[in-house]
Formats: sequence, structure tokens, C-alpha cells
Amino acid sequence: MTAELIDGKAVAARVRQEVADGVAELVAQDGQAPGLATVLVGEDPASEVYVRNKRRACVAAGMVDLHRRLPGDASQQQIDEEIGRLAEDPGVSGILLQLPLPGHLDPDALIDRIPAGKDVDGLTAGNAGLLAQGRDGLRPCTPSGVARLLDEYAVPLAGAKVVVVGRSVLVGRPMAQLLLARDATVTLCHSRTKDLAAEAREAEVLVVAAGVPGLIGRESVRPGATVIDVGIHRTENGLRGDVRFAETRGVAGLLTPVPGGVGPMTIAMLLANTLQAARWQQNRTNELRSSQCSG
Ligand SMILES: Nc1nc(=O)c2c([nH]1)NC[C@@H]1CN(c3ccc(C(=O)N[C@@H](CCC(=O)O)C(=O)O)cc3)C=[N+]21
Ligand SMILES: [Mg+2]
Repeated sequence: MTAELIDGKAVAARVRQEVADGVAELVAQDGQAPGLATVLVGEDPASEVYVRNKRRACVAAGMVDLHRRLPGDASQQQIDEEIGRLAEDPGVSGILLQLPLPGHLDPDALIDRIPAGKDVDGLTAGNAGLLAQGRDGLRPCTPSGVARLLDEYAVPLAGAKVVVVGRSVLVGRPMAQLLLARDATVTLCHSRTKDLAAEAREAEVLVVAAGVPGLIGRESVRPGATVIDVGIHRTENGLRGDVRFAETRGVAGLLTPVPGGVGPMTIAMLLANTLQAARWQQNRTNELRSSQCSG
């Protein structure tokens, strides 16, 4: 068997076009384009690349790029104040604090300064709680990108055995919650899991977000399974994932490549979240206006 490849670039291009259409509609309605504030602290080279790509995608979708850069030695209070200003600014639809932050900063406290309605990364305790309770909110971009890929390739989730490897706040935990909300039977594995390969082999859908290069190979994959590789590592031989691609391709039914799989979807879903946030803010503004008129 040779797995069919999931074309994340193609799906991401479709999502980005949908977002661009939605942005044009919003601009026609109230003359204001959504604005995305990416906040980058310091100069981690990988973060520079991601933020640059996010800003480009934002402009390409017709949104306003409101980038903020702070020095690597910025204090907790300085960043707190910057996020506070963006939170108050009606021109800012979404705020994204790029992670990881320099070691002297407390990321949780800063993330929770972002109002839930502008939290386009879906990382605040508020949005994580809404997701855990199965209520509407902004979802983390990588997990929602994975869900969209699975939908586009018509991978059944209801009742399916899904194994997620990795329990990070950015990917693994929200991924498990999102799949649970889609009625999958979800197993969440991590670095302390006993016999990871045996757990993973049970999966009809295997989502790998461990951050360990080449962690998963043929010994861990059920024949015909759908394998989603969220890992991304810069090596001498180019970008690699958490999955050993060539050997896994011989066992899996559907497989994401790295690059060109999940990565482009993360950015596409960020744009989709920013549009969603702008629509909610527009609705709230209109409700306020009409209540002032009638009241
Ligand atoms: N607050 C926050 N939100 C994030 O969403 C976030 C973050 N911090 N920190 C780092 C991770 C990583 N991440 C990626 C985004 C795009 C690609 C992407 O576009 N990948 C391309 C390749 C791009 C390249 O050449 O490096 C691909 O896989 O095809 C990958 C990874 C977002 N992250
Ligand atoms: Mg882990």
C-alpha cells in the first residue's frame, strides 16, 4: 500500500480564498477591514519566519497587518501594556502573541490579557474552557486546521478510534477536545505513555504532535490509517516531521507531508479566526447602536 497524500497547501489556498471573500463582504458592509495584531518578542529565527508568513497571508486576504515587535529583553509589564492597548483598540480584531517567549516572561499571564473575542490563537483560559465545554469560541488554529483537513478528505470521525500523541496546550489538548466534540473515541498519549506504539497502532486516525523528530514510524501505524503529522523540525536535510515519512507512507492510507501538510492550514485558520472575530465585533457594535437608538 502507498498512502494517498493530504494536500494541505491546496486546502489552505481554498480556505484563504473563502476568508478573502468574507473580508470583502465585511468591508462592503461597514467599510472596515479586520485587523490582525501579531506580537513578536525578541528574534527567534523560526518565529521570525512564521510571523512573516502570517503577516503576508493577512495582507493577501485583504486584512490590515498590525504587527508589533518588542525587544527580547522587554519586561512582563511592557508586553502587558502593549497587549492592553491592542485589547482596547477597536481597529484590532485579533491579537496573536507568538510563542515561545524569552525565558524571563510568563506566557500564561500575558495570553490571558487577550480578550477572549480577540484571541485568534484560541489559547486563553476562557477559549480553552469554552472548547472543553463544547461551547462556541475561537479554536486554536492548528487543531482546527487538522479537523478541516480530515473533513476535506472525508475521514469519518464519529465513533472512530483516534489517537493524539502530545498534550501541549497549543496542539495536543485542544486537538483531543475538538475530536471529542466530533464524537471520536479519543486517546491522548504523551511522553509518559507506556508502549506508545501499541496505543498508536489502535488508531484509525493518528495525530502526532509530540515535537520529537521521527518519533512515529511503521511500527506505530495501523495499516490503512490516516496519519496527520503536526511536527516540524529544521534539519540539515530540510524540514522534517514527527513521522518517518517514507516508511509510514507504505503502511498508512492517508498521510500529511511536511512541509505542505498541517503548516499551511495553521495560517489559513488564523485568518479564518480573525474574520470570525471581526464579524462578532461588528455584530456587537451594531447591537449596541440599535439598543442606543431604541433605548
Ligand atoms: N502563538 C503561536 N501561535 C502559533 O500558531 C504558533 C506559535 N505561537 N509558535 C510556533 C507554532 C508553529 N506554527 C507554524 C505555522 C506555520 C507553519 C507553516 O507554514 N509551515 C510550512 C512551512 C513553512 C517553512 O518553510 O518553515 C509547511 O509546513 O508547509 C508551520 C508552523 C505556528 N505556531
Ligand atoms: Mg509531550
